[in-house]
Amino acid sequence: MQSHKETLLLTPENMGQVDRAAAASGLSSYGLMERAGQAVAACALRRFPGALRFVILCGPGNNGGDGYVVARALRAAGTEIAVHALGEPAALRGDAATAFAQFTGSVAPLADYHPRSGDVVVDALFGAGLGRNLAADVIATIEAINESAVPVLAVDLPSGIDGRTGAVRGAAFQAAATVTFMCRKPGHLLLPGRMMTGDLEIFDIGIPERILLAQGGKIGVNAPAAWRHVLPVKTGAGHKYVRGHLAVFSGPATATGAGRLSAMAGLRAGAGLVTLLSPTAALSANAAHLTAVMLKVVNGDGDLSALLEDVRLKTFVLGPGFGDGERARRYADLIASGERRLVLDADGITAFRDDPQMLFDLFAEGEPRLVLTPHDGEFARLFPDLAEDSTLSKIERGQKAAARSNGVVILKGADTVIAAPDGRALVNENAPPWLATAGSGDVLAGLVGAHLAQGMPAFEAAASAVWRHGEAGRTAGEGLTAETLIDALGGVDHIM
Ligand SMILES: NC(=O)C1=CN([C@@H]2O[C@H](COP(=O)(O)OP(=O)(O)OC[C@H]3O[C@@H](n4cnc5c(N)ncnc54)[C@H](OP(=O)(O)O)[C@@H]3O)[C@@H](O)[C@H]2O)[C@@H](O)CC1
Ligand SMILES: Nc1ncnc2c1ncn2[C@@H]1O[C@H](COP(=O)(O)OP(=O)(O)O)[C@@H](O)[C@H]1O
Ligand SMILES: [K+]
Repeated sequence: MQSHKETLLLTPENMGQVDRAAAASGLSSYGLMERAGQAVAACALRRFPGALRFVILCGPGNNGGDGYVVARALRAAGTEIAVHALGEPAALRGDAATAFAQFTGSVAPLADYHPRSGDVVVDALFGAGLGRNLAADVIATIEAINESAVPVLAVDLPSGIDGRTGAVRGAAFQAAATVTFMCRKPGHLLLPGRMMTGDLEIFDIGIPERILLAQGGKIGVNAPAAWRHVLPVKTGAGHKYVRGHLAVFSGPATATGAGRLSAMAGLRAGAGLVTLLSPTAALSANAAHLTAVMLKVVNGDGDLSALLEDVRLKTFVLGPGFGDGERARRYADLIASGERRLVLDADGITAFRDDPQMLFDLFAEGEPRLVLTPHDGEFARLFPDLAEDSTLSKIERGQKAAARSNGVVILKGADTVIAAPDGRALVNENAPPWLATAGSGDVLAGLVGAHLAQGMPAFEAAASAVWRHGEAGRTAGEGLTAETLIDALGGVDHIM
């Protein structure tokens, strides 16, 4: 995965390692805190020129230390300030103690702060070090401020958001804006953290990129830089078989729409040929709606086995509208033993709910050839233990599921995570809320299939499909349908 600090995500644990590596390389850790605090103060002045008073809430660790630097800088800028601390400032240690000593102003207890009109709160209670749920008195303060009209500028993360998971630890500030340092953290992208962060500013406090990359690199933001290098090259000499042949299974006569959406999306997304594999009973319904997508009758294992003799047919989408779990399991088995690649979606995923291991065994060997596209409900059918484990972040759930299945997992939602068996994971951020509409998931399955059919490795095929799906959703605009989403696919290619 190609990473740089714009798309890198560092967990609080990684950030701690970065801290230590920066100190070991001779960087002054107090210097980093000073620059962090100065950046937040500058942001406060720029964003809230009309503030009557800045109220800096300082916690017991280095996030609080940043807060004392902010307070000193805002006072030096001539603004009115008030500082309220959680715990005894005398108990501060290390750089935070230094920042407090340099501040030299008066500090009141956190509980004494009552929001008043004209205030802007600078939240420096907790950042990367929040390790457990907040106490009741802190929760009460946060809730009172959230309920007031006082805007909050958060330092690093809105206090209460777990930087590793994005979870709310009891309560969290609803920030108008957040200033973080060097690169983003999972909690800024994963829900609900993303909703609490407000506008995010990333400030470079001077930690060399090589140190950041050395501690991170496996997880990032889903952006073209992560997969652009393996996008299929479009050449004038391209033959349609060079662009791959994608096969999509149709559902029964009563449920043909979903498979057709996948097939049409696959063609629009650049597969050279797309064939819809339809039972005889659904043939006329499918034929009535298709032109460029080809149709072939597949009524059972015999038909599929015969089809698999065509070595050019390497990629399949199974699941949208499929219905029949027993048949889905047999088809997946035939595709797996034929060394083909499979996008397993919707009913195809549900087909393995009673024996997920059967699916994982089919694709256990070699490079990942399986792409799973579950939403949360489908995920829980294949990975019930991971779904229930509330200590895991969505990224970690995806990573563990990918490792267990030797497949690429697209765990869908507003914060879709794409994960590979080797631990790489990307968090998607470009999906507009109106993408959650009937048939949108079918379109995504077809997109992934098209990218696989064109020869992209499974992880990059999946990640680029999710990104393209999001961009097309934005292009199609509010009120999109699965059909307008497909039409919009072509319009986003030039920016990939
Ligand atoms: N990384 C970098 O390069 C740079 C990082 N910088 C800044 O450092 C911040 C990270 O600092 P940090 O590690 O000291 O953590 P922080 O968020 O202040 O909290 C730790 C304190 O909170 C306490 N505590 C935890 N949970 C609690 C709870 N529920 N309720 C009550 N207490 C709780 C915990 O206590 P303990 O668990 O030890 O008992 C400890 O005292 C980071 O976010 C950024 O702002 C910048 O200066 C620039 C350079
Ligand atoms: N709140 C949201 N914001 C943005 N995208 C979303 C949201 N909720 C769902 N999505 C996306 O919409 C698609 C819905 O897929 P799925 O749940 O399979 O729906 P369907 O069954 O209608 O095809 C997925 O790509 C998912 O990531
Ligand atoms: K904070």
